[in-house]
Amino acid sequence: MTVANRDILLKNISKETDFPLSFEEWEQKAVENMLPGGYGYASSGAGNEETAKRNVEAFSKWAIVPRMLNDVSSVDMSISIFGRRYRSPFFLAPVGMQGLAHEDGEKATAKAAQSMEVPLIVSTVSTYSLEEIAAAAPGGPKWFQLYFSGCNPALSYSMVERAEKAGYEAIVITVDTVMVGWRETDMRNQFSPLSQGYGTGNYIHDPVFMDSLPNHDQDTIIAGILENVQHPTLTWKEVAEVKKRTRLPVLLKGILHPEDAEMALECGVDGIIVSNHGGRQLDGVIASIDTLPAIAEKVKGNIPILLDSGVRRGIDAVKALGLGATGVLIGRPFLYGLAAAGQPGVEKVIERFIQETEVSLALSGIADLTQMSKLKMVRE
Ligand SMILES: Cc1cc2nc3c(=O)[nH]c(=O)nc-3n(C[C@H](O)[C@H](O)[C@H](O)COP(=O)(O)O)c2cc1C
Ligand SMILES: CCCCCCC(=O)C(=O)O
Repeated sequence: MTVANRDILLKNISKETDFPLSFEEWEQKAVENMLPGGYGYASSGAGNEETAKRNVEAFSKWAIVPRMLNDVSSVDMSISIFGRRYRSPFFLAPVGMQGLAHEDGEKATAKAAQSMEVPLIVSTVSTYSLEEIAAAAPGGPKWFQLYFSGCNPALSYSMVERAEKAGYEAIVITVDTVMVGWRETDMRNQFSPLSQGYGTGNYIHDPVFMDSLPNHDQDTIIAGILENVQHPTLTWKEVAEVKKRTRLPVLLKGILHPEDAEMALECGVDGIIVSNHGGRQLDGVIASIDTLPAIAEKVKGNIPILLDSGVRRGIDAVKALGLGATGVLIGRPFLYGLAAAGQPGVEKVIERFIQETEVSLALSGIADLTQMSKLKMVRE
């Protein structure tokens, strides 16, 4: 859509009775379509859910001071990152075990990401193997998210190698999950995403991971996954080692402190993702959007900064871009689209984000993303 084609957009929207508009409406569809334990796992935050709530509230506390009298008849919201140009600043966040939301899981998400030309970040703990996901959408841009295994580093290095071979274009190391957060909703529901699944009785089927286990009874698989995801001894040493072993750009996901951003630069990483894991890890931490300005000040444009946690609509993305992000990731919004309607649901969620962002940029007086610094951003 171009901004000038708004009437066509509105006509189409009025015909789409089946597709929700707002995050809350998509979430309602997910409630209807997911098992209660699976929905609880996806929607909840850690602890008292302070951070999960703060993520959303913080966006509403930031206000844009827009610019006028700039020609915005055509808005170019493309970004360039690691030598590749993308049509929009949106990425699909790594979300594990998407079989919880839809039988086709990451394969459906990958197809949607490909058709919408949005990069997909595939989780280590995906329902389908990284090769199966790549094969489902061979032309779509894909990055691989790594949970670095403390007990089996060779498994992690082999995943990086496999990702490279399968056509993934960057490695994202998640650094905020040295152990899984304190998740009371799952405890209350007695729910583990690791122990239920479609058909085979488990949500994760990576063949190399499965081969690394001594046997395939349920307890061994669950213990194996947890040992490989949680890594309390993870340090900059492992990050440097991954950097050495791959020719792909390496990003760190879960950076919140400006000094960690500075250390990431010193370590030679190629990008950072400012994230508190959607409030699922350490409760009580700062909202990503609130720490972004200080991080952007340290990074000084040397490497791309992406942001996630609490992005619920296009205007949130505009605020993140206005505060120094190169791009934004969405997590739960696309997962709910997947739960609501599979591949078309994810496509529609992405389309809504792109369209609202385009309109919001135009109304802010921004014709392309190089102009973002013209905006003034104010925190209530
Ligand atoms: C169900 C679920 C599973 C997730 N799995 C992963 C994962 O495997 N790896 C990871 O780095 N982050 C994971 N995340 C965190 C997301 O990548 C992202 O940081 C978060 O969802 C962003 O917040 P939002 O949901 O408010 O958009 C997961 C999030 C959810 C909701
Ligand atoms: C209970 C295992 C959790 C695996 C990690 C997936 C994840 O990152 C999440 O937020 O959940």
